[in-house]
Amino acid sequence: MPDLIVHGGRPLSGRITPSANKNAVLPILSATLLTREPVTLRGVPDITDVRKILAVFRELGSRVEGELKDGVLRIHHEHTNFDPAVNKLPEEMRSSVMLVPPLLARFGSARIENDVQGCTLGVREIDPHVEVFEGFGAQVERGPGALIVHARRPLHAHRRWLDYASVTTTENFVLCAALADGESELTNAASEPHVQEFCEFMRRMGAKVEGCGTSRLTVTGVDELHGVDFTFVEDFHEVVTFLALGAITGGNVEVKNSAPQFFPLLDRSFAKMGVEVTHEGGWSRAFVPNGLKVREPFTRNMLQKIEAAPWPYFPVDLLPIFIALGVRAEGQMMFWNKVYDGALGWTSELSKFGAHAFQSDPHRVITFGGKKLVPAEVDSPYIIRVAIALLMLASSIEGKSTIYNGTPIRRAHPRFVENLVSLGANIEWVGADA
Ligand SMILES: CC(=O)N[C@H]1[C@@H](OP(=O)(O)OP(=O)(O)OC[C@H]2O[C@@H](n3ccc(=O)[nH]c3=O)[C@H](O)[C@@H]2O)O[C@H](CO)[C@@H](O)[C@@H]1O
Ligand SMILES: C=C(OP(=O)(O)O)C(=O)O
Repeated sequence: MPDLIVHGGRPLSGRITPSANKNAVLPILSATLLTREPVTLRGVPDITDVRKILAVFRELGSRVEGELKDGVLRIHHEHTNFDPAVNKLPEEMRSSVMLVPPLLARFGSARIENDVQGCTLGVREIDPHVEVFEGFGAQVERGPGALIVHARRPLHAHRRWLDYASVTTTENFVLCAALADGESELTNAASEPHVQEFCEFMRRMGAKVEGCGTSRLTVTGVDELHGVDFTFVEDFHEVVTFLALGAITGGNVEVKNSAPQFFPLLDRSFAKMGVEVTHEGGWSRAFVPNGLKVREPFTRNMLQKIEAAPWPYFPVDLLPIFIALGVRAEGQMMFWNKVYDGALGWTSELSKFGAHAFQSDPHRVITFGGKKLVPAEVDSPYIIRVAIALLMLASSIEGKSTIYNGTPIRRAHPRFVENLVSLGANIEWVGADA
């Protein structure tokens, strides 16, 4: 696996136009399978998860025209065919499970591969998905290497109250309901910006979806969906990541951002560590006027904290980025991952930089920041934003650091290293497939 070599200590400054949000692009790519008409997508990122889905489309006989380097794809699932005994779906990516509803709608069968875990964040459940498919009338059974799903068409409308506001389960519910026979309703639906972007795409294809962005979705099934020309918006994860990279290196990065309405809690979370963020004229900027410093709470016997949970809480995928800032900011800060039970083990790696981070239980880490840090050789787990957090720290420390196994970054961020180099970073991929 390729590694990243970083010669850190340079302030990163300049302007960046972020790419689209992987977690919007992948359900939308799955949704294209629901129509036989051509779909044009603009701003598609050249990331490994997208390449895997496009490879499956081609294998199934769909036409994919255009180059990922230009970001414009024309996808036509007219002569598409699927046989669960022959065709495998992508592995090592969570979104693979969102190919199930359109395959059921088109062919009456689908697969859930054994490894659809994605980032290694702890247990990532499949049962909520299976229960949704069963609710719409599907049968699910274990086969060799995969769960096999069958259903009569059309799917039956379904009402469900989720245990938990799960992102991909919500998207799967909408994908099933769009062509089902009647009105379906989902309570405790997820409402992340990428879920809203996905719902908007479904509406543009002709799906009747109400309640986007709230915890209750109503979907009235239609007979067919049609083609659409759709442009992705900027990924809020990428906006935050580049702002944080500017802040941690003492630079000044401006990031294009046409959706600042999603940022109030993110801005306050930055402010807890001395980073001021502004949004003006479609651009976001981060300043560190008095150095990175944790703001002390007024409450006694309490630590300043960031609590990650389903939207509209602080987004769990961004926690590692803020842990990196916490390591740099003078003072103590608690980071609370309320979603995953195995997403914080990597923080022990931080001690190689000379940092002090204490994992108090599977869900909480406390950083004792502001210590003198040294360059280091660190291992990244298979977690996209952790590879980035390690890279952020390496970029902020003078000298040569190595991040082994940095490839998870390529699952979500196209041209990431090129973007950093354009901001003044000295960083390169090395090793096999660099
Ligand atoms: C492709 C994609 O969009 N991936 C995102 C999606 O993953 P994904 O949709 O897989 O995440 P979910 O929201 O389903 O699940 C997150 C966690 O909640 C737990 N859970 C889930 C359902 C349930 O009924 N009960 C329960 O306890 C799971 O065990 C899991 O640990 O949302 C996550 C949470 O924002 C993000 O980290 C991922 O980047
Ligand atoms: C955890 C992530 O993705 P996935 O669910 O695809 O592993 C992520 O995007 O940070």
